[in-house]
Amino acid sequence: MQIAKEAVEGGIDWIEIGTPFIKSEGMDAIRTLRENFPEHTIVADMKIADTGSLEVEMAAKAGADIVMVMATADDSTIKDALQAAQKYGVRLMADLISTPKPVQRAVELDRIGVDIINIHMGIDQQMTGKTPVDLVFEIASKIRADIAVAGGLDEQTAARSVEAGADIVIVGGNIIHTDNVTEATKKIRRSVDNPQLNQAKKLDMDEEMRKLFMEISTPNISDAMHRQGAMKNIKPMLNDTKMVGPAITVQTFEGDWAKTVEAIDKAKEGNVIVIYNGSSHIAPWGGLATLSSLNRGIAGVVVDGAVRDIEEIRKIGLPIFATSNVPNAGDPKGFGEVNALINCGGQKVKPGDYIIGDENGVVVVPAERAYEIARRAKEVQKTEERLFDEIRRGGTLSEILKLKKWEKQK
Ligand SMILES: O=C([C@H](O)CO)[C@H](O)[C@H](O)COP(=O)(O)O
Repeated sequence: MQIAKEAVEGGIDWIEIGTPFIKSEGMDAIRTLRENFPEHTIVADMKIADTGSLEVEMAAKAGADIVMVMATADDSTIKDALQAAQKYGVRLMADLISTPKPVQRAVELDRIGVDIINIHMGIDQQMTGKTPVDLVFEIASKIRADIAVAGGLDEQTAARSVEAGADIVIVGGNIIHTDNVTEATKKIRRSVDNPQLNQAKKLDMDEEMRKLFMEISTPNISDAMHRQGAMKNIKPMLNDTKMVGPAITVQTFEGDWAKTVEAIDKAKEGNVIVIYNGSSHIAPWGGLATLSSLNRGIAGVVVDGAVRDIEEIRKIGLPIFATSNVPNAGDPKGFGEVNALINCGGQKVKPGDYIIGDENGVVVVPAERAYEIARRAKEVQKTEERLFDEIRRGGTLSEILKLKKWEKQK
């Protein structure tokens, strides 16, 4: 309710009641919003898959103006839902989420008489880099129904959708997961009203992922990975430190620093050198190796083992993480390997995996899931920002989370 009020102040036209909200609170979610926002169009994202007529009737009677059916539902469900929509004076919107042939299905639904086609990439799909925007232009030129678009839209993608032919722009996370909902809404509103003013350069997936990892914390990443990925007993050697980059790995043995130093020359700019050494008493890394790494543009170093020369490391300022610091140096014996699969802080690390370190510690994100995890961790961070805002306004954490209600029932 609070978020809806703030979004109305920011200039939204319609209020969509999302599927998780409807599943949690049932038709009362629609009734309550109808009562509190009598002038606003209410969209009930029922995601109807069957019993089209009954579910449209339920939502319409509770106060919805627009009811959402799955585009993948059988034609018999869609047609029945449409008849109920006409009977109860509401509009039917079909959601193309996960439709195998979205363009073809949009044309079919348009012919059946659905009022609005929603070109939608679901939240899980967005995390893998999928966006609904490219489909808008293609579908807009083929159908007469109104076109809605949804799926991770922000100022830029909302503007691009409008320019591509969208009539309705649905924005969730980039409004509701912000610490200033009114301001976030105003920004989207401005960009929908003046799409030509929002033509910022689109980052490629690698640039976007790096930017996200720089913005989020290792706790955000750990939450997004369901507590997988955090290295054990690895501590930052500097305060206020942040490290992000793909791994170059080094397997070496107690105090042998030959391969660790050779890795500096083999590393590419932006790499994080991740070392398994296995001794907490003899250091395979110190001040000279740190300066040499800084000069090569290396993003940081993680050692499952000891490091030394902490004062020099502090002066140089390169992020270094290790299990301990000691005075003893090892010797360059030459055992081990660069770019092997290693175990560091109890986590498997292969070359190219993303390594993120900050004052909380270090996490490893498998290369093949790095983009997805960066996106999911950003969502974790946004949700926390909203919670911080609600606590600042005076709520307690357990009240805001409705902790009692959501404890596991026996
Ligand atoms: O429909 C939605 C989702 O399936 C949950 O019901 C969202 O409202 C829609 O995706 C918009 O939210 P964002 O993708 O976070 O912008």
